[in-house]
Amino acid sequence: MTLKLTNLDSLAGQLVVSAQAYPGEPMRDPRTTAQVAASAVIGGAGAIRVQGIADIQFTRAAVEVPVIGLWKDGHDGVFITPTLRHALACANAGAHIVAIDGTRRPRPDGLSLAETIAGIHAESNALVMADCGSFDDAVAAVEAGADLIGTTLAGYSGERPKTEGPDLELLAEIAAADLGKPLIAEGRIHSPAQARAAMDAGAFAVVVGTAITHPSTITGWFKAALND
Ligand SMILES: CC(=O)N[C@H](C=O)[C@@H](O)[C@H](O)[C@H](O)COP(=O)(O)O
Repeated sequence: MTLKLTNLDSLAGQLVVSAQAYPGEPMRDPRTTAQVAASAVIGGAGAIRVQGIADIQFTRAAVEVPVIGLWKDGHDGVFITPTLRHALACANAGAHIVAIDGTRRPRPDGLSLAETIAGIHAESNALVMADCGSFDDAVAAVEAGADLIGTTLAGYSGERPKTEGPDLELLAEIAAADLGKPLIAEGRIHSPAQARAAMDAGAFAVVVGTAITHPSTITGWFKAALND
């Protein structure tokens, strides 16, 4: 069993890099994910976030920093590590932290968020990051026992508008409420300035995915600028 990550303080102020390729994409290969993750660590990433059981296993073998693991099943509704079964599979694959859907929506296995988190804590050493979509989600997730709160689903769960960059307003609102758990800024952080702004809004750490690890999207940004 993976050793428990006992001190989250080491993540304070860190850049977490999310390395994910989507179904059918050329980089959808756990070896590639692990190589991208190791490259991000060389650049200073303090933790890595990856999707899929094999990606978690390969990445754990490739980096020394904490690994946040998730399992996406589907692409709408509750799809980020939707059930306790998915979460325990991520933990068993070696994730130090398991990221799960942390919204107040019904879960496919009928368990509550609190029951899901309790099950992960009881049956693994993993900590739980609740991927939230709103302030009310964040409050409920802390009450349900989450170890970390992420703004991952802001703009994707129907409760918040999909802001152009990070949802700084939501971040500031959650930070001001001082819920007692580390607040992770995640979602649409596309530049170093936006990462800084997320920290300044009160985040404990910042996750950047697409802007560092998704070349086809980044290429599209440059291409669009040339075509404007
Ligand atoms: C909503 C959803 O499915 N988010 C996923 C969660 O793991 C990933 O697709 C994102 O890439 C990740 O959250 C990082 O965000 P961004 O790529 O915007 O930096």
